[in-house]
Amino acid sequence: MDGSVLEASPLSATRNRPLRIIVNPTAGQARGARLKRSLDRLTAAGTQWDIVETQARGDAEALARALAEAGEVGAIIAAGGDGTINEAINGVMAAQRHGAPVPPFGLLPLGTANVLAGELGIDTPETAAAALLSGQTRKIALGLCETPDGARRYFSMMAGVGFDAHVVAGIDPALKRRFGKGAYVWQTLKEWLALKPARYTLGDGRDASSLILANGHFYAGRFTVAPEANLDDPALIAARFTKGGRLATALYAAALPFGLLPHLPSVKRERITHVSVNGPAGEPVQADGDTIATLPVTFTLAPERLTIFAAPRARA
Ligand SMILES: Nc1ncnc2c1ncn2[C@@H]1O[C@H](COP(=O)(O)OP(=O)(O)OP(=O)(O)O)[C@@H](O)[C@H]1O
Repeated sequence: MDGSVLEASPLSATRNRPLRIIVNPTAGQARGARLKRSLDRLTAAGTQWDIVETQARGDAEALARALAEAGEVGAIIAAGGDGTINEAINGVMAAQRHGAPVPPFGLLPLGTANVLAGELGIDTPETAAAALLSGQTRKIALGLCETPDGARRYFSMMAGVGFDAHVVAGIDPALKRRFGKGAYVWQTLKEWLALKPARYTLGDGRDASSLILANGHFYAGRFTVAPEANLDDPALIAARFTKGGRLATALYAAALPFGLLPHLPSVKRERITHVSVNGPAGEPVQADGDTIATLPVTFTLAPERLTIFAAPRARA
């Protein structure tokens, strides 16, 4: 297990090969200005880059996979929110799984929550560009969500079943673009008012009113559900919410901003590498802030790691 490794610079490999930046032109707010701030840094450092824009959902994955398989670029960079970054990671990992010697992956955060960027310490345009220029990479663990029909989605930060998956499934993209994080607050309130308590069964027979699988420790911005979760750790932290209903859900929502959620007695956390989850058919599953599947699913620690540009100060 290579722990928290920061590796020697692969950026030398990019000197003659450009960074290919996959941009979601609809992500987040103030995306143009944020992207320009990063690109200006790269240009000033003499780094070659070029941009390809997504046209629709799913494009980032297809583009990242094609780039990784073609092997002509020095690095694949996703510029967008966590959804676009998740798609690009899935594209890169699909290529890696099929044997392609994929270049390192990087990100420029342009989204609403930018949870992975926060976890990597690169949530400003300048720190994100500095991470690319530093050339240091880290091999991070990933979670994997699989369905009985063989579909598989990797996730870098978190996945969820239950209340948070409903919030993600219900959110209006136009509202998110206009009001940013406020759209999540609004959707949480709507889901809470419409709450129909459900129970989800885990493979070992235990159940939960909601379940969150954390790979990194940040959740929904800079909140925390599993403080011990760590991208270097070859495990996921499963947070099982044992109580349901409006009262318990209100308590969970109120505890989150104060950092108290992980410490509530009805929130049970454990380190796992595998868990299957069943529940009412058609129930949504979210990963990295987008709906990726419906129940039943199995979550595992992915056998592969992702090589990703990391902040120099992550050498802790
Ligand atoms: N050109 C596009 N047009 C419409 N949707 C797109 C496009 N490119 C990507 N998407 C989709 O938009 C969704 C949201 O994008 P993204 O995650 O990048 O930004 P965000 O939602 O503002 O940020 P965050 O996920 O951090 O909250 C993703 O599911 C992605 O697949």
